[in-house]
Amino acid sequence: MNFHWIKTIYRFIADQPLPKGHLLFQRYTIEEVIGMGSYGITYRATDFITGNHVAVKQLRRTKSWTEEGRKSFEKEKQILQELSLPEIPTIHPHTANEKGQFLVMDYVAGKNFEDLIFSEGKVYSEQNALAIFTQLVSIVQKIHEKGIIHRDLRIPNIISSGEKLHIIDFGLAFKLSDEAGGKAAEKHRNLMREVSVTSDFYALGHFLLFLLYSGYEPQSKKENSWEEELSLSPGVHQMLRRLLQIDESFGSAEEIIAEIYSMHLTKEAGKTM
Ligand SMILES: Nc1ncnc2c1ncn2[C@@H]1O[C@H](COP(=O)(O)OP(=O)(O)OP(=O)(O)O)[C@@H](O)[C@H]1O
Repeated sequence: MNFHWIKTIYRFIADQPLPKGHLLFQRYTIEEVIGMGSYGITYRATDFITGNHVAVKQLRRTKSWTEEGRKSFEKEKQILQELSLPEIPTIHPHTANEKGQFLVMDYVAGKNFEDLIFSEGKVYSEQNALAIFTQLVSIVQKIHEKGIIHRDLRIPNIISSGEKLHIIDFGLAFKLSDEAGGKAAEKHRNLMREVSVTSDFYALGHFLLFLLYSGYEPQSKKENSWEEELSLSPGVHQMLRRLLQIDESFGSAEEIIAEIYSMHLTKEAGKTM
């Protein structure tokens, strides 16, 4: 057996998830694994003191041996502590024991937009999409006001629980105070990403496109651009061009909300004419 195989097997054993029923910190009973990412293993567990579900993210043991792994986990913890917003899972104080490093947070019950669109076939009208999008932008505004950029605002990371939205997974998030001026390129988890609020706006543009495409039925096999495929109102079309940085980007989340508001006013004025 060569060295590569020995290493692979060793890693596989080291990164084995905690078994169902394991009692963590004498308080949280592991129920099931809900995600195995490159950095962490996420579980749904029950807090026996409150009876509520919690999400427990464990840093993979193989990652805890690297400084980069430990730092990135620590950063995610700090960011969650600093955010403290109703739309972001609250973090619990327990963080490490002999089994490894953990982030214990409130479990957000609900469905993420990837499942809603692709598994449940949910279709959003432009009006619905815009209402959800506005709610999301106002959460992002609060996050940015606290000097944090999420950098991973993808559909699986946005959870809809009833009427409310929640944002999860701050594994790639960045604190603007860590870098003077806020515009930087950071080597993080082996990716070079520009760090500025506009990277979140770009992701928000894609989020909105996913909602708007939910009702799209292709007329031909040929793929066209979103501008050709979707019939959007001029205001939404223009806003998407700015979010996707085809036209000049928005400077702040507040500006995006103002744009949506002015679109709404124009529409209302159109009705009364
Ligand atoms: N607070 C939470 N409440 C409910 N579900 C959660 C919560 N946090 C994470 N999850 C779910 O756990 C799974 C994995 O979570 P997460 O996105 O944080 O890790 P990942 O991206 O898979 O891993 P990594 O960041 O290490 O690559 C996802 O299915 C996500 O929906």
